[in-house]
Amino acid sequence: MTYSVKEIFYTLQGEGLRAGRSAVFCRFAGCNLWSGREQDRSSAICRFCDTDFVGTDGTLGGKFAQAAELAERIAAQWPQGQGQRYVVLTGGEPLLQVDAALIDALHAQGFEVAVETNGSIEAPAGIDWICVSPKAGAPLLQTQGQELKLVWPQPGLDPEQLGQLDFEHFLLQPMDNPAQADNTQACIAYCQAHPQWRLSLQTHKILEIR
Ligand SMILES: C[S@@+](CC[C@H](N)C(=O)[O-])C[C@H]1O[C@@H](n2cnc3c(N)ncnc32)[C@H](O)[C@@H]1O
Ligand SMILES: Nc1nc2[nH]cc(C(=O)O)c2c(=O)[nH]1
Ligand code: SF4
Ligand SMILES: [Mg+2]
Repeated sequence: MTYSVKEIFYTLQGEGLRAGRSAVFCRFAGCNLWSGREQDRSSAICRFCDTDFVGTDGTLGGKFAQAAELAERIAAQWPQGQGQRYVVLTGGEPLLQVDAALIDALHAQGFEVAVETNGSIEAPAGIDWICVSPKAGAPLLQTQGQELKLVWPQPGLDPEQLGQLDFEHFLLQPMDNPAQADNTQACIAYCQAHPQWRLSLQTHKILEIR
């Protein structure tokens, strides 16, 4: 398996239950719900994406022929001599590429492995923290995990129904678009009326870090 990686960077997890935790992000190129080209956005299944995942031209991006080679590049970003190694595999849609060989190689480097996925592809075994962010109009096949993080409001997706699924934590994340201020107020109101749900802010954007 050759892995196509847009970028690798060390930062703080900005979103979700583990916001604030140091992590290496590995962003895979490509997605099954949008080509990533602006001219295709209005006809894509997922139309609100905030991310450039096209190509392999970002920081430390490239093609990696072997899982061990990619895991070594990720491990090289961790501060020397420090534990609590944590990697977040994202994209694009990481589950188009993440396989057992890569998960094993990252575990061998001492990492806890998290994934950010749209849930339309079932996750391989062995991932330590699965964050599913469902997308209206796409199938939801990964219905179990640690966190379900719903970008909201999203016409066609109902938190009442998603709240029945087998996740440990349920979060609403305001959609970042021109209506973000209203979206945030709607998320706050929903969480307060339904305490099963908590608010997830994209804190890296507020902090102006990656
Ligand atoms: C760029 S996606 C990559 C991972 C995967 N494809 C997914 O959608 O979960 C990373 C996270 O950003 C969220 N996201 C993307 N665009 C967003 C936006 N405009 N506002 C808020 N969250 C957004 C996604 O829902 C997902 O939780
Ligand atoms: N700091 C930071 N946190 C994040 N959490 C999820 C991200 C993503 O794009 O998947 C992301 C990201 O791009 N940066
Ligand atoms: S599924 Fe994820 S990566 Fe793909 S277009 Fe939507 S938000 Fe972006
Ligand atoms: Mg992001």
